[in-house]
Amino acid sequence: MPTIAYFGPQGTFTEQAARSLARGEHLVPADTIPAAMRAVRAGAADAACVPIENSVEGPVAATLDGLAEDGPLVAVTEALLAVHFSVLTREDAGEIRTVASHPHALAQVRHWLEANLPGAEPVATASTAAAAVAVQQGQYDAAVTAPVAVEHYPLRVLATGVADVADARTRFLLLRKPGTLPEPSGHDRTSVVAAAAHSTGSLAGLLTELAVRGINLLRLDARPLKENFGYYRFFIDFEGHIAEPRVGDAVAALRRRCNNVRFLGSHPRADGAPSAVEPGTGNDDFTDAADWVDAVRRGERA
Ligand SMILES: O=C(O)C(=O)Cc1ccccc1
Repeated sequence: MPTIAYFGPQGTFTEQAARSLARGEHLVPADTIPAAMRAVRAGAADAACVPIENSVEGPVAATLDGLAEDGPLVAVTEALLAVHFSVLTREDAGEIRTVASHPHALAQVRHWLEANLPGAEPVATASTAAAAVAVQQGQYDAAVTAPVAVEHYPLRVLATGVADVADARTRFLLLRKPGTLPEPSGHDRTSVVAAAAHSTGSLAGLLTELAVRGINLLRLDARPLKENFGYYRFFIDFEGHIAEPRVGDAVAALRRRCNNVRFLGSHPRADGAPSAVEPGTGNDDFTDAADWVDAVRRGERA
């Protein structure tokens, strides 16, 4: 049976996202984001479900680095989850001195912790569900978790619906080895990563290739190249699907400017927002113009 490796253990937000994206596949937890990606690269899983960004803390660095390094993986679909947290303790909990969770979760409940558990020390764990396991084992006093975690770990619910930002959301990707791309839907996201040259205007040059084709930018993140201090790779998401003439033309231009561009996927956006198209930059405009140039070359038109 096909499998999806998700960033676990059981009871993470990512498991919830994987359930919403699964089409009958078997879900298998992986302890870390790199481990979920490794499972796909090694052929032990058919797909990996991982978080990519959230509306409060921004990008998930482990996912970005994992997409740029090692064998290529492409996103084939995405899920957007509203994120609010539960705070769990042991039944016999006394004073709460430590509160454990994934760093992105701690960052999203900072004000709540200051107001409700002042003096409790925040401790980072690999995931929200790993924090629940650690509380169960007596390592920490409280865990900030996904609401479903209490169904997996026998802990007491101290609070639910905890969130400093009411409408916080996290976006998750389903990654596969390169293969057949999803069909264009009219509301797609295309993602690439490129290490722009360390020279004046090189990033502006990449972005200009999108701008002159009327392609709307959705996200721009930088991550350090690690082995080269002061050098970065840029993750660029924009509207549209690589199968569209306007987007294919833009991706080819990025490749011309930067031969280390890696394609990270074209897939429907979870929010369903249609691509904006400026006058003169529609797919018909691109194909009509290319047809006209062909006819001119054949000497049939001028
Ligand atoms: O640790 C989890 O449950 C995850 O899936 C990562 C995460 C952490 C905080 C908010 C959303 C996702």
